Amino acid sequence: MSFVRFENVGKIYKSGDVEVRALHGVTFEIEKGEVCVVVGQSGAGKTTLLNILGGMDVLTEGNVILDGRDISSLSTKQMATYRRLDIGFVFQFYNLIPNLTALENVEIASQLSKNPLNSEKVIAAVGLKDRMNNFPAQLSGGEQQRVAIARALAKNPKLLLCDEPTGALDYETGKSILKLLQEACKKSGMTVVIITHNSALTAMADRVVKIKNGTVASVKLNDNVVSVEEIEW
Ligand SMILES: Nc1ncnc2c1ncn2[C@@H]1O[C@H](COP(=O)(O)OP(=O)(O)OP(=O)(O)O)[C@@H](O)[C@H]1O
Repeated sequence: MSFVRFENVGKIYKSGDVEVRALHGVTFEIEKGEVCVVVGQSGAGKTTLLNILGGMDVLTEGNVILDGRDISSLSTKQMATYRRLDIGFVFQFYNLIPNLTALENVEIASQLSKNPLNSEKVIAAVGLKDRMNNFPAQLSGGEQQRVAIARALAKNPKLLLCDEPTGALDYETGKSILKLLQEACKKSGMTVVIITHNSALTAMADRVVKIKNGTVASVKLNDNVVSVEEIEW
């Protein structure tokens, strides 16, 4: 069975009398150790999909299975544990704690985990050995995103979820962040899901899920995965 499975997933947001159907009939799979890029235009439903997979939102129809466990049937409390132990998040805006150093930001996350990696080693692995005692405000955007990635990786999660991870970065810095994610995936066997509106990024993915109007337009396996340096957009 696949590591991640979406089975006929639907999501309707209700506010008052207004209903928005953000996802419907979404079915796809991701194998362990893959980089999966979920691509689609603004409003297509990418963030909704990622939030459901990360246990930050609940679906209204269907099932989501991660590593043999049906996460769509978890209680609120089980969902909190799932977010804490199983998922690493990387967002567009790094969401670091401003009054903690880079290292402390990583340590605080690893303390939540049952089986964390060594924080200093992970910080070194993202290229910030010499900056680990700096506060976020003393780091560039790209460096802050590296800290955010280190924070997510140090938890040693089952799944790393990234929502437009380069959205706030310039071209070259964005590329170096994607390279880091691709390498982290290949070295550690971590399964990584990246959502983006930038279809050029599909070239770095093992699997590409295209979302259109809340539904899956296509799922493609990439038999010619390109390293990030070779991609241009
Ligand atoms: N909390 C919410 N309440 C009501 N509607 C919502 C909510 N969140 C998202 N939507 C709607 O669901 C649809 C899908 O939104 P979603 O944010 O998942 O798209 P997206 O592909 O991530 O877009 P973007 O790239 O602009 O972030 C949109 O029509 C959006 O307006």
